[in-house]
Amino acid sequence: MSDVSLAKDKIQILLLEGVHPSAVESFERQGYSNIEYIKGSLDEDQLCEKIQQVHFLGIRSRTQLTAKVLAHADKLLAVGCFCIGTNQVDLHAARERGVVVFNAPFSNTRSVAELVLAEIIMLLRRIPAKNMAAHQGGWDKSAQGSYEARGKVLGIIGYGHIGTQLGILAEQLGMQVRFYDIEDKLALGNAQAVASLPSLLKQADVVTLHVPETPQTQWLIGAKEIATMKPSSVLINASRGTVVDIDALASALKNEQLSGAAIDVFPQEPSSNNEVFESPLRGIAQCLLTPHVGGSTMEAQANIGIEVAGKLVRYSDNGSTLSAVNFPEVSLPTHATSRRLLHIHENRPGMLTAVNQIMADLDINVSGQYLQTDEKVGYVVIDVDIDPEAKVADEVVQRLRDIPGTIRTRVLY
Ligand SMILES: NC(=O)c1ccc[n+]([C@@H]2O[C@H](COP(=O)([O-])OP(=O)(O)OC[C@H]3O[C@@H](n4cnc5c(N)ncnc54)[C@H](O)[C@@H]3O)[C@@H](O)[C@H]2O)c1
Ligand SMILES: O=C(O)[C@H](O)COP(=O)(O)O
Repeated sequence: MSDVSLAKDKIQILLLEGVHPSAVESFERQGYSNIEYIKGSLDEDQLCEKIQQVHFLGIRSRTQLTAKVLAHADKLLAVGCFCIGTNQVDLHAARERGVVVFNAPFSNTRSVAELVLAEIIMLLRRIPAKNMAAHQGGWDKSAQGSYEARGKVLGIIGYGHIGTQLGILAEQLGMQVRFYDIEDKLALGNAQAVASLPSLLKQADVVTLHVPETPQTQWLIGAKEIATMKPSSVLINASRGTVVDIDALASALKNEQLSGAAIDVFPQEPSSNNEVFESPLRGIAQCLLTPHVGGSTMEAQANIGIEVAGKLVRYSDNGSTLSAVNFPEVSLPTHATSRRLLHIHENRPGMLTAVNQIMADLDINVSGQYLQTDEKVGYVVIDVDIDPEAKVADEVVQRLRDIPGTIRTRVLY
């Protein structure tokens, strides 16, 4: 794998899926000018071709960064997911190639919580069905099946950044908040943890999903789980499309086993706004369908642009991997009076000794050293006392590169 120590204008950045222009502005403010901006996503073949020249890649939830794509990414140093989810990236394959992956873990969480809050009220009042009827010339003025949110039980599955915020907002409406999470979580406000998923499903008037896509959350809600929910209850999914069995949900809604649903994410989503959206949920009156826009507000997108571009710039300029999702996290001071060497390697015994032996052999004084490892990868950062104006000797870089198990070496200028 090639080693990179380039001037900023030689560093190629590719931004896909129309990430907010605030990202471009952030890169440019920091001196990065070689930026390609594409509004849509690329398919696997296009990505395999395009990624070969790219040092930093920015994507959102649609771009699938598979092991095959990453195998073509010889120059790639880091990926920024300009969203929360990172399930679209093969994180292990990236790590093994020394590619650091960042995301924006909370910039759009308030937007999702607000949308879900609105959907709770809409569903409990049966507004989707009334809205559809009115558009077709109907006039369904009736209180039948319509309820206030006040006093109802909100069951949150996944009590993380979004689930907790939603819980706080829902309590302001007078809802009783219960949650189920696989981790022990601090209950905020008057929320109460529930010990099992079936128990939460049984007692909730509104069930809302805020879990990541993992093997454990795949098809978490299917026919069996829906059957345990109250017939008057509603289901909301703004997490990932693979969490709910859509066929089972469609049939439950048609059979009035549930009172309604609001779904923002789907097992198959159109790859662009020009593609037709297909789903068994289409046409079901009491089902609110939104095109994966839970986090799509101007505020969230602008903040995500700044946040993720900032993380990529810090990694590029300074080597910091703080808040990386697939990599040992190293937080670093600036290196104004020294040169900085980055060495990414397989985590095996003797690596640090080998690195330090090179410094001793070449009589280079080390002014700072930082090391973090995980079970697979080690990341060592070495600040060396070389005049910041001088070039690091090629011999140092070559010898670091020759250490068996080295994945990548970089010099920061
Ligand atoms: N619709 C959208 O536009 C949109 C926007 C943002 C995030 N999301 C999705 O929402 C998800 C949640 O976001 P977040 O910021 O709250 O994440 P988070 O990581 O802060 O919280 C997720 C919670 O789910 C829990 N969890 C994991 N597996 C579980 C399981 N099997 N059962 C119960 N709980 C489980 C975790 O312990 C954690 O507390 C994201 O992973 C993303 O996929 C969607
Ligand atoms: O993971 C996320 O943050 C959401 O799913 C939003 O993804 P998007 O930026 O592709 O809309």
